[in-house]
Amino acid sequence: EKVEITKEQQALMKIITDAYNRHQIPQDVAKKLLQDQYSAEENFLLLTEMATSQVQVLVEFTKNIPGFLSLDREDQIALLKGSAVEAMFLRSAQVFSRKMPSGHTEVLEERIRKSGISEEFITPMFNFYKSIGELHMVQEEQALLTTVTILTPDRPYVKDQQAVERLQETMLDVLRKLCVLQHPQEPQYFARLLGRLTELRTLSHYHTEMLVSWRMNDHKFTPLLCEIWDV
Ligand SMILES: CC(C)c1onc(-c2c(Cl)cccc2Cl)c1COc1ccc2cc(-c3cccc(C(=O)O)c3)sc2c1
Repeated sequence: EKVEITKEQQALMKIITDAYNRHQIPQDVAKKLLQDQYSAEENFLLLTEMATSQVQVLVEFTKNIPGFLSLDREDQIALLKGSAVEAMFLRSAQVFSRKMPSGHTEVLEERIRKSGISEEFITPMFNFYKSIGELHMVQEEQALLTTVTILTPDRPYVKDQQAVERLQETMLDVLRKLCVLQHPQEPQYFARLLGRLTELRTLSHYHTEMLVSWRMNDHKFTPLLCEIWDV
C-alpha cells in the first residue's frame, strides 16, 4: 500500500534531525583526536574527554525530542542513563561511516584499539561499526534511530513504561515509513535497522565489563561519566 509520511510526522522528523545535527561535539574537542601522543594512557584520556563531551551533547539533544520533557523527571534520567552507551556507540559508528574529512576515522580507530580495551570487546565493536556503515543511513534515519534507542521503555528504574512506549511507537512509525521511502529496493531495511538495536544491547553489556577492567587498572573517569555509568 502507498506509504505516506504525514505533515505532523514530517515536522517531527525535522525537529529531531535539526536537533541531532545542531548538537555535536565541539570541533576543538574532536580535533584533539589528531594530536600526536598515542600511548594507551593518552588514548584513554582522549576517549574519556570525547565520551564526556558526547554525554553533554546527548543530554541537550534529548531535550529536543518532542514529548521527552513531559515524561516523569526521574524517568527522563533513567532513560538517559540506560541509553547513553548505546547512543554513543551509534554516534561513534556514524563517525566511522561518514569517513571524517580530516582523518578522524583512522585516528579514532587507532585510539580505541589501543586504550586498554580487551580484544574480546574490540572485535564485536568494530563488527558493529562495519554493520552500521553498510546500512548507509541518511541523517534522518540516524537521528530517529538514536531517538528510538533513547526512548526504550524497559530500561532499569523506568516507572511509567507506557508513556515511554507511546513516544517510542510514534518515532518507530516515522522511521518505518522513512525506511520504505528511502530504500524502496530493500523492503527488509527497517527490520535490519531494528536488528542493530539488538546488537547495541549486547555491546552495552560488553561495555559494562570494559568499565570493570578499566577500573581494575585504576583508570579514572570524569564526574559526569561516573554519574551516568554508576562507576
Ligand atoms: C570513557 C571512554 C574511555 C570510553 O569508554 N567507552 C567508550 C566507548 C567506546 Cl570506546 C566506543 C563506543 C561507545 C563508548 Cl561509550 C569510550 C569513548 O566513547 C566515545 C563516545 C563518543 C565519541 C564520539 C566521538 C567523535 C569523534 C569525532 C567526531 C565526532 C563528532 O560527533 O563529530 C565524535 S569519539 C567518542 C568516544
